[in-house]
Amino acid sequence: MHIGLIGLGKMGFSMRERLRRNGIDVTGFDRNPVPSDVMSLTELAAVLPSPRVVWVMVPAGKVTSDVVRDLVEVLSPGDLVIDGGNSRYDDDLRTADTLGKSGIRFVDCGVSGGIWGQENGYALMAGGAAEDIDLAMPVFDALRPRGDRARSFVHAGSVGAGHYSKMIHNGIEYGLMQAYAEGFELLSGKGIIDDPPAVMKAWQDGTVIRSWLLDLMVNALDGDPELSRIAGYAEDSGEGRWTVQEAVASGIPAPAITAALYARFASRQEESPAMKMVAALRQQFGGHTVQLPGGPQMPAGPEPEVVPEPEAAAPPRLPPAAVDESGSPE
Ligand SMILES: O=C(O)[C@H](O)[C@@H](O)[C@H](O)[C@H](O)COP(=O)(O)O
Repeated sequence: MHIGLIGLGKMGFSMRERLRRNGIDVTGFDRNPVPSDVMSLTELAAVLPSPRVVWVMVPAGKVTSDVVRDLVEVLSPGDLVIDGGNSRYDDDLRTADTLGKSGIRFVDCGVSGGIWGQENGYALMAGGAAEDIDLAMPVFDALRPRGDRARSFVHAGSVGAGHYSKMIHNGIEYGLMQAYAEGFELLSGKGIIDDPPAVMKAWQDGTVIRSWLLDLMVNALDGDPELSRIAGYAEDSGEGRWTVQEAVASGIPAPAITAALYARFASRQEESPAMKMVAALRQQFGGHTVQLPGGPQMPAGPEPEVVPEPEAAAPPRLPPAAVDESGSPE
């Protein structure tokens, strides 16, 4: 099988390597001519056999929609485009519509595995029509880890289902990472633990919480046990936010994922305007001490102004309670 691959960045480049190693002929195109095999989309379309299969691996949003728009110009009815980037699932419906108007087929595919995928294989979550999934199956099989297909590939549903699955996968990723990270801080914050990284290392086999993320934590702590070379600042690429937005839209409680997302936002603030206000309000109502920015404690705020109690008003006169024959009020 011979396919086109658009986008030869960190992910696309290593996917091309894995595909070639597993018997798929790949012609790659990137805006950067250095890793490209051809110099234009027209050239790419010219070398691919019919029906053409083109895997798009570029950043979600405008870059993806620009590539799709350009592909409409060079592809033919019956060709298949696969979006393997991290697109939002509702963008897939628009992409399918744009391509469908020219008779071009579309599959969306969430890809997980990061920079380790080239060696370990990528887990794939695809959405689209069954015949389009079948056409691309040799590509999916070359990308995923060897072994039982059902453990690393799913045809999750119609167009959009692949990226919806990947979005929820990433929401879970946020929650898991946050839980491990908080556990590490708690282990490190108590003098009773001699070697917190050693505790995490000992959780790798046999425990209920063993996982690949835990293995990666142990890797990160090897040689930098206090993570002293990394700032406590974490970006997000969108899928965690989309997961939380979906939770709100569906009325499904997702407190762990939401808290993990907010922890990333907080990580980017050197000073928290909201917490400054909390401290100011404590000082206002309780005369509690506050801290100077980055400095020592300030004494309690000014004595609160004493507001005299208003004179108690006379209670309103009420009519006498009606009394029934038993003598009890009604
Ligand atoms: O499954 C994966 O391989 C990862 O999820 C991958 O897709 C990527 O590392 C995330 O997109 C990072 O997402 P954030 O930037 O939102 O943390």
